[in-house]
Parts: sequence; C-alpha cells; structure tokens
Amino acid sequence: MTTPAPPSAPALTVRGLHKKYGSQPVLHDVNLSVEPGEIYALTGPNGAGKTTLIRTVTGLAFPTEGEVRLLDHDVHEDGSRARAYLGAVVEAPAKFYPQFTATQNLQLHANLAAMVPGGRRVSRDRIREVLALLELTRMADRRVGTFSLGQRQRLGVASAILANPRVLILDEPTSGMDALGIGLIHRIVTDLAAQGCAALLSTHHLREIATYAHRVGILAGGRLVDTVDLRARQTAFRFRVDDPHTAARTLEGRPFVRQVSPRAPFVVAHLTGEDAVPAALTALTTHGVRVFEAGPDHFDLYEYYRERVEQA
Ligand SMILES: Nc1ncnc2c1ncn2[C@@H]1O[C@H](COP(=O)(O)OP(=O)(O)OP(=O)(O)O)[C@@H](O)[C@H]1O
Repeated sequence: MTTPAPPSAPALTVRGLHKKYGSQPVLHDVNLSVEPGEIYALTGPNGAGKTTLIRTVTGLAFPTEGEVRLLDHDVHEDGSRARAYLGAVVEAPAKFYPQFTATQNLQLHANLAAMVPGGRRVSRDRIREVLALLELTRMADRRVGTFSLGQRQRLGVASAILANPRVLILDEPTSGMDALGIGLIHRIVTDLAAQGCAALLSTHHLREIATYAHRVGILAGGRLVDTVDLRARQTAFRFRVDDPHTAARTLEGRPFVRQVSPRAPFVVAHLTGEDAVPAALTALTTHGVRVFEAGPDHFDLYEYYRERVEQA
C-alpha cells in the first residue's frame, strides 16, 4: 500500500502580522501562506497596505508584531539566509545603476546574490538566458539610463529570477508594460510556478490576474478581508435550461456535483471537473429538463472584488 504524500510545507508564511507607522496602524493581523508552485495575487484599494505588506514580507520593513517565514527561515531574524531563496521586485521599477548596461547591472546583482549565506553563483550564460527570456537581448549592452519604464520593469523581473528563486515576490510587476510585456510576465511566472516556485504578486489588474493566479487575497484597510481560490471557481458550469429549479433538484446530491443553484435562465453547478459535464447533461435530459446551452460559468473577480471592498 502506498502512503499519500504529505502536504508540502508552505514556501512563504505570514503569521499574525501587525504593522504601525508611529501610532497609525497600517496592517492588522494579516495571516497568509503560499505553497510551492502556487501563484498568490494580493490586491486592494490604494493605501490598503499592499506595498507595506510586501516590504515587510521581503524583510525591508519590520513588523510591529507577528512573523514571516521563507521556507524554514524567519525573514526578520535570519534575514540573509531567508533571502537566499528569494527573488523580488519591491516598489517597481527596480533600482539599477543608470550608467551601467543591463548585463553589468545583472552581473552586479549576481555578485551580491552569491555573497549571502546559501547564495548560489550565477553564470554569464544564465544572465544571457534571463535577458533573452525577458526579450531584452538587444538591450543587453545599452545603459539602463536609456531604458523606458517598461524595459526597466522587464529588467527588474530578470534580476528577480536570475538566481532561480524558490519564492518570487513582485510588487505591481506589469504596471507600465505593454500588452506583449504583460503576456510575457504571465508566462514567466506561470512557468516558474510549474517548476515549484511560490509567487506572491501585488496588482490592481484583476481581470488580468484572474487568468493565471491560483489565489487572490483582498486587502482593505490593512486587513486581509477575503481570499478567493480561483481554482475552485474554475469548476463551475452553467446550463441554460427551460426549468432551472427542477434542474437544480435533479443535479443536487449527485457524486459529481459539489454545489448547485438555480440562477434563471441557468442552473449553475460546481462539478468535480470538466469531465463531469456529459454526466450532468445526461442527468438533466433523462429527467425531462431541456438544455439549450452549456459552458463554463466564468467567475468575475472584478465584480466580486467590488462588492467585497464596498462591504469591508
Ligand atoms: N513610511 C511610511 N510612513 C508613514 N505612513 C506610511 C508609510 N508608508 C506607507 N504609509 C501609509 O500606510 C498606508 C498603506 O500604504 P501602502 O503604500 O502600503 O498601500 P498600497 O496598498 O500599496 O497602496 P497603492 O495601491 O496606492 O500602492 C497608507 O495610508 C500610507 O499613507
């Protein structure tokens, strides 16, 4: 008999985090964790505390109370070891030496990364590789002072992924980027996550992030007011039927149905997966329900966020 694999330990854990500036509370009892391979997006209105949270999580700011762990290391007590696993852009665009070229800046970054305890050496090939990944090869030998905002944003992400981090933290990674640059960042973050890297991103671009984040944390007034698991939402399907109430009763309690509710002219069902759609259709038609249309019930993160923030 095989024993099930133990659940993986979180790559990033934030526990009971409070932060005050003077007497002004900015973060209140924030708790979150990001698993290896998971993309966690942090969003919230202006002034909600996202940058403060990211600065605290990366060790640039200290909490008033609470702790942050990167893998097994406390960021504030064992900072240099914790940061050996971390790639980050905080307060984008990242700061570079404007008189040096992109390659020289990345080389400097690589030298610093290799100096921390547990830090790894980064080869020249790896520098070329990340420049190519960010589509900056033709800018490699140009001074960063001549870069556009979007190009500096790309270089910031290149420096963050240079040493193959196990935790990637990006504050507003796509602001100032063109549509192709945004797509590129999505692909890079998704590929890194597929290799087991945990990613925490802050963003205002909800419809964009909804296409590739696994979970979204909503921060309002310094509190994490909700966490939305987008993976669970992707298993919702809607069927346009002649009688939504009968359809809901027909599907209720079936092994492949997690939750079902009428929403005229549809019945909306959370199924165990896409492969349960034919079984749902069969159940409906054999009970005399006429089905006119079936498809995924796309979750509107923007609408959800708007309601959640208005209530908070
Ligand atoms: N160094 C500081 N000293 C005092 N107050 C600060 C400091 N940094 C941030 N704040 C305050 O903390 C609150 C949260 O700011 P923060 O920059 O973390 O918000 P944010 O969610 O990142 O906002 P935005 O979406 O506008 O970037 C704000 O009220 C801000 O005025």
